[in-house]
Amino acid sequence: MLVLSGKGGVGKSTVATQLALALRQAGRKVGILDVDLCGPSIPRMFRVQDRDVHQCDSGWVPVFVDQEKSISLMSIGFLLEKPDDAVVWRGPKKNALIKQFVADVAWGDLDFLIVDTPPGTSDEHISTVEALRPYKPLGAILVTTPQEVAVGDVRRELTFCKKTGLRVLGIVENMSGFVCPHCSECTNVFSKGGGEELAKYAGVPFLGSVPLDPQLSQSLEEGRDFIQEFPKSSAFPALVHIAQQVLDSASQRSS
Ligand SMILES: Nc1ncnc2c1ncn2[C@@H]1O[C@H](COP(=O)(O)OP(=O)(O)OP(=O)(O)O)[C@@H](O)[C@H]1O
Ligand code: SF4
Repeated sequence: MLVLSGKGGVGKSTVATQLALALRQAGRKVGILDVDLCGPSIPRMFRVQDRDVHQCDSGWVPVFVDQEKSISLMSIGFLLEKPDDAVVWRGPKKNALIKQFVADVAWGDLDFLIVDTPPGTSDEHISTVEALRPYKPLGAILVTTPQEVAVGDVRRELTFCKKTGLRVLGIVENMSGFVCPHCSECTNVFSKGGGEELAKYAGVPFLGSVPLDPQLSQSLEEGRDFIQEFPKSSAFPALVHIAQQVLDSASQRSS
């Protein structure tokens, strides 16, 4: 399953990490492949940026987030000397690495592989879809913020999915309002509803609105398990609902 967005910074990696945590809580084994080669953020969000990957007979061993090995990660961030080193590569080199990431990582027996992509539709996206094709990916989740400009960029992602034959699992509207922790009043910091309108217009499912939630950003900053630790916070129900819809799509496909 791919997580895509037209614009940077709308919360793709956030949705990818929280989806992994919610699927783990539902008893699933999840891998996250970070193909954002120029700005990998997954290792940092799990606070494992200092770990190294090593080779075994069946390829690279991913980094496990927990002792139970229920969330495994692969990212270029683990291969760089310093986590903040920049990757300045041309398309063919990026494509080769993505192919290796899909085929040469000892992922083991996963229920879901979530792929966190860079923004837009670049070489990385095409290589990822090509490399995953033999594994018949479940589809793509498109993340947007409510503003018109971000929603507009998602239209290009929809076209990309159509052209590459990737099923759209649905659209997530992130940073959709701020729920006051004191009086629970929701303030629409940006506009609201753009993601839902686009989903209706495009005839794809709307997976939900995730509000701006300081406990969520703090958990990401500190590498904590938001889904386990903050079930009463404002973003929790939306994130769990998104994971449930992914589980439903997977079980519909296998039945
Ligand atoms: N719903 C939310 N509530 C609070 N903070 C959020 C929320 N969604 C994302 N953030 C914060 O916004 C920042 C950007 O999110 P994130 O890195 O997930 O975006 P991205 O689309 O993956 O960015 P990039 O294009 O750089 O890959 C992060 O610091 C994250 O903690
Ligand atoms: S939303 Fe309610 S509690 Fe929060 S700052 Fe405004 S008035 Fe105060």
